[in-house]
Amino acid sequence: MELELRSTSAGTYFSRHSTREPVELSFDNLTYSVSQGFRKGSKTILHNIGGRFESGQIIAIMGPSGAGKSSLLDLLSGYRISGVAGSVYVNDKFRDLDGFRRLSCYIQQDDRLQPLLTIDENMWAAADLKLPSSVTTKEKRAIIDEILETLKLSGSRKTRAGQLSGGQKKRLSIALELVNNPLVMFLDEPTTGLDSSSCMQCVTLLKELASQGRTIVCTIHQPSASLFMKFDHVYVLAGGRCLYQGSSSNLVPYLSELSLPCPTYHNPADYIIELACGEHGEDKIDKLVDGTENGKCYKWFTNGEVLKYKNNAAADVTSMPCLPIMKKCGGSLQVTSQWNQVCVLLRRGFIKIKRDQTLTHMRFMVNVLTGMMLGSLFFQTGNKGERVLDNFNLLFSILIHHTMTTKVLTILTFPMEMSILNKEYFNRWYSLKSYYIATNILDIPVLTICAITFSAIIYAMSGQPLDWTRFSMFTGISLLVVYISQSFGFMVGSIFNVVNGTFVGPTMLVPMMMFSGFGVSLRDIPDYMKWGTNFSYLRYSLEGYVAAIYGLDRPILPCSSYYCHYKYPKKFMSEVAMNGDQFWMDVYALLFTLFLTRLAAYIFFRWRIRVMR
Ligand SMILES: Nc1ncnc2c1ncn2[C@@H]1O[C@H](COP(=O)(O)OP(=O)(O)OP(=O)(O)O)[C@@H](O)[C@H]1O
Repeated sequence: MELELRSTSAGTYFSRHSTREPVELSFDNLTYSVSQGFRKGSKTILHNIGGRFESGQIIAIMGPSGAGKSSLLDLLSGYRISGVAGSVYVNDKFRDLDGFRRLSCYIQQDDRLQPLLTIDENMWAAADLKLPSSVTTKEKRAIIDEILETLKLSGSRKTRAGQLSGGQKKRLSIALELVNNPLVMFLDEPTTGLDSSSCMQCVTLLKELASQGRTIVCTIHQPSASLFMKFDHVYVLAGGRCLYQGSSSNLVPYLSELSLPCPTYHNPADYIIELACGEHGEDKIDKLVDGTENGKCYKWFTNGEVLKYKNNAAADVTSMPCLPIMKKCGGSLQVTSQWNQVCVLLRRGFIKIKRDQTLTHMRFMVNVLTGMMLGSLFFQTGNKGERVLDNFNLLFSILIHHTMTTKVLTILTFPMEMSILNKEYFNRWYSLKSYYIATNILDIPVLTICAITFSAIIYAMSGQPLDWTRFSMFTGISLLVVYISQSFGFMVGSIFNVVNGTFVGPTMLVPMMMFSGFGVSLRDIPDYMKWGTNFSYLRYSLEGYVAAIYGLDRPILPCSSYYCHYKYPKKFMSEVAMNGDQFWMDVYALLFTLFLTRLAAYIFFRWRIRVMR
């Protein structure tokens, strides 16, 4: 571990400093374009900008709304990689993205925290995922204590993240990323939503972190004069072009040199934003862009003369050897093993399930109540020869219940996790594979308990044959249906947002129902459409249910009417073209569907994460 823990008579204080080489970030001819849609061409957001961010400094990227601040941060952090042209250098060498990601972190504007976990639990999850296994529990505790102390969060350690104030959430977001001591920190609007005192506290803290050798780059809208002067370096953007880059104290002389003097008693930060908005004329923007050579001029840096020399030297970067930190390290981007990542994610997930009692209880109660309602409606239909068709309807209703409750819930909850996942994955907490494995495992206990409870209630109330073998077959099929429905939920949730997903999910069910053998029997489906039955998991599930209830040579059913058309179970099965002997074939088909859908969901999930970048 490249960190040092020190203690003084004044107590423990934030003193983790790195022995690694500080990072200077520079970029040249950076252009960023996005596609506007099919046949609509592309839009250029950043236009050939250059710049240089020194280590040990806190740097503000400023500009009016829509100037391209967040886009520039996305590019420099490596979060966005498509549509990008130009070069980014780290210590004057071409940036190797994987190497750079190992040194940096990106804290997005919205606080993507686990709301049900306390500060302490959030910090422990981060420490267990981001620190190598060689760091002992005692060392991790010391690191967490030190960070929380420094960020003034120690007093709220047991408070859940969802109940923290805006400022505390912001500090917790920073604290989580400080765990592995990054050399470069990117923060998108860390002061948005904070009052002026919290803004000042936040920027002072970042300045302190920068003074320890880190490079801290953040976007900011329109700082007050005092806040503005806290920044060591300022980079002003307008319409994707650079209007100024240099020290905050040099902004006023720069404006004077361009004959655009900042009025007396005017906040220079406000004045440059007014100029950037074109309030003093559009021609002034071009003048400012020329004045700073669109970010290629280093004259207004505190150490401008030194940099002039460096800038010339950097022209021949390609011939230089890579620095050790920039070499491709290969292997995993995460520092802990996949096993550890899955264990930590499972631990965190189980705490969330335990805390989210409303949802867990609601899921259980929905199964109990629906089971009792359906059971009352179809009371003792299972052992009556005259109500075989009603019983068949009941079996189909059970399938729809399992499918809808599981699929819709997954479609609603899975996309909500995506933004947190995106942040944590980008900051190398865990791999996508670990996350997917943990997510798959996490819901199994609740799903299984709910499905078994529902099956027991409905089976007993609807008077199905009291035979353990049949009940096990019935419950087995129910479990496979809920697991498959969850996979479909993952697939839809990976691709679509909540609104589109809640439309697409149930709509996808229609063809499955069409080919299930319910309504139109498997025999009566036209030949040219029979292929569809091979793809409907509802068909295999319904066949499995019919086999469990009417297969295994079930004897003639009691008949209390004058005539019971289906009192012979075999006759009923032949009528609906379902054969009781093929139960295991149905189980294999469902297992195969489960495997395929889980795999497809994983592929879609990876694709979605890539596309988001
Ligand atoms: N994927 C995209 N498709 C189309 N336009 C985009 C896309 N991403 C960004 N833009 C546009 O690029 C411009 C710059 O966006 P960006 O978010 O970088 O601005 P910003 O300076 O951070 O703004 P704000 O301060 O309001 O957050 C905006 O006009 C935005 O609409």
